[in-house]
Amino acid sequence: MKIIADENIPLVEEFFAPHAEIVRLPGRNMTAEQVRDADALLVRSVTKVNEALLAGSQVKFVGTCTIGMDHLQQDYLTKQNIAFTNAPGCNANSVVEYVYAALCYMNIDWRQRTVGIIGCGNVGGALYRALKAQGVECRCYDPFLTAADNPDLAELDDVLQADIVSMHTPLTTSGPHPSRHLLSKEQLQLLPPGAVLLNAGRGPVVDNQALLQVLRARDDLQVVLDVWETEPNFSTDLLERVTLGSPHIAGYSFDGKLAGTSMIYQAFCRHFGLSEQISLAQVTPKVANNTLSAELEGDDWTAICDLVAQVYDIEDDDRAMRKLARQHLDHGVDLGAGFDLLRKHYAIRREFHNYQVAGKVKKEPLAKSLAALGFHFNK
Ligand SMILES: NC(=O)c1ccc[n+]([C@@H]2O[C@H](COP(=O)([O-])OP(=O)(O)OC[C@H]3O[C@@H](n4cnc5c(N)ncnc54)[C@H](O)[C@@H]3O)[C@@H](O)[C@H]2O)c1
Ligand SMILES: O=C(O)[C@H](O)[C@H](O)COP(=O)(O)O
Repeated sequence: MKIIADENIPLVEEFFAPHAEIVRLPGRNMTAEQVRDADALLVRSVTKVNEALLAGSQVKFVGTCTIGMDHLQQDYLTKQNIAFTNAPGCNANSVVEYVYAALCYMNIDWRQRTVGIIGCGNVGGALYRALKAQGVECRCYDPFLTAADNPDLAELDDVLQADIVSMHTPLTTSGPHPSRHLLSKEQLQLLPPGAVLLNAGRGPVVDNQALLQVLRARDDLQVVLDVWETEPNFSTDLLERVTLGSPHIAGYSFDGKLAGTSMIYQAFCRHFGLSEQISLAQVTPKVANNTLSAELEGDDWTAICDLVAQVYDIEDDDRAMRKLARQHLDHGVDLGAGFDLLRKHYAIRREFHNYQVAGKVKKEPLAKSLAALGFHFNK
């Protein structure tokens, strides 16, 4: 059996080599010629898996080691009887941790604010539950859910009135509620003074031209963008006006990436009737020096954000984006290629649940927040 796999999927050899010959390729430029004689295709979000890529090939299984599936031409795959699967929820924790890191960076204590969540599935739902566990008032917009799924559902316009709005929908262009440009100029203008908007879903869900216009006209908003409408290219003007910008890495925890590979491996084994030879636990390295210390007796907020910053310093990601934008503007460096390189060489980031907080946490509100964020600690 032959597998073609994106070169940026970790541990493909460890998982799949017992079952198949593996050829690694850059995902963004995969061609029909390269995949023609493959039985299975393992991709990330940068490969458009469509008729142009697959017509005439013998591919029978497509696995994307990502949550998002907007890069798969699903109707074509179904028509051709090509099995396909994603890795639902694999990096949901990572995205939630990105949101916390961004709020800490902006000095925003989410426990004192209302939070609007747009798209309440694996990622938005995890954020919602963690915030509710800390007593935060949430409003959620998700037209595919009912009050039985989520008692805090509200209309989009009401959700946009929250102090913090976090976007977690897939990118869709058809169906009853397409999400492309869900936030256009009209909706963006509804954000109240001092609001914070985060998009770590897909770039085109927020109309980036409209956002730029709104940010040119208003200086009372803080925006965090991990995803951009024209990736791998992005508007340097927009980057200049957002508070934090990053190269689509919210889901790039090492744990999330490994979980993605492992979930696709399991689906691959099921599809081809193979028995699994290796498990996620076997290949997940322990974090060396995983004890974190913070001033636990003082202000809760400082303690939480100290711990978050020790694990994930989001400012590094923002700095790298701004450096790339400067190199582009001053020296003509290719933005798209630079964006892809930042992602390819992303540092290893582990999720909060790998860390133990030193000392005893005696204060109840702090304990609640640390538990909600996933840290281990002694009471
Ligand atoms: N930035 C990143 O690194 C990163 C990482 C992971 C996922 N993502 C993106 O986030 C998206 C969401 O991930 P997930 O795991 O929560 O997916 P999910 O499928 O579990 O949940 C998505 C939710 O969005 C809702 N939804 C769909 N269309 C909507 C609309 N028009 N308005 C409001 N809600 C809508 C769905 O009903 C569902 O509940 C993914 O599809 C992916 O594109 C980005
Ligand atoms: O959909 C997802 O899972 C995320 O957006 C994922 O982190 C994308 O990463 P990529 O496939 O582009 O490397």
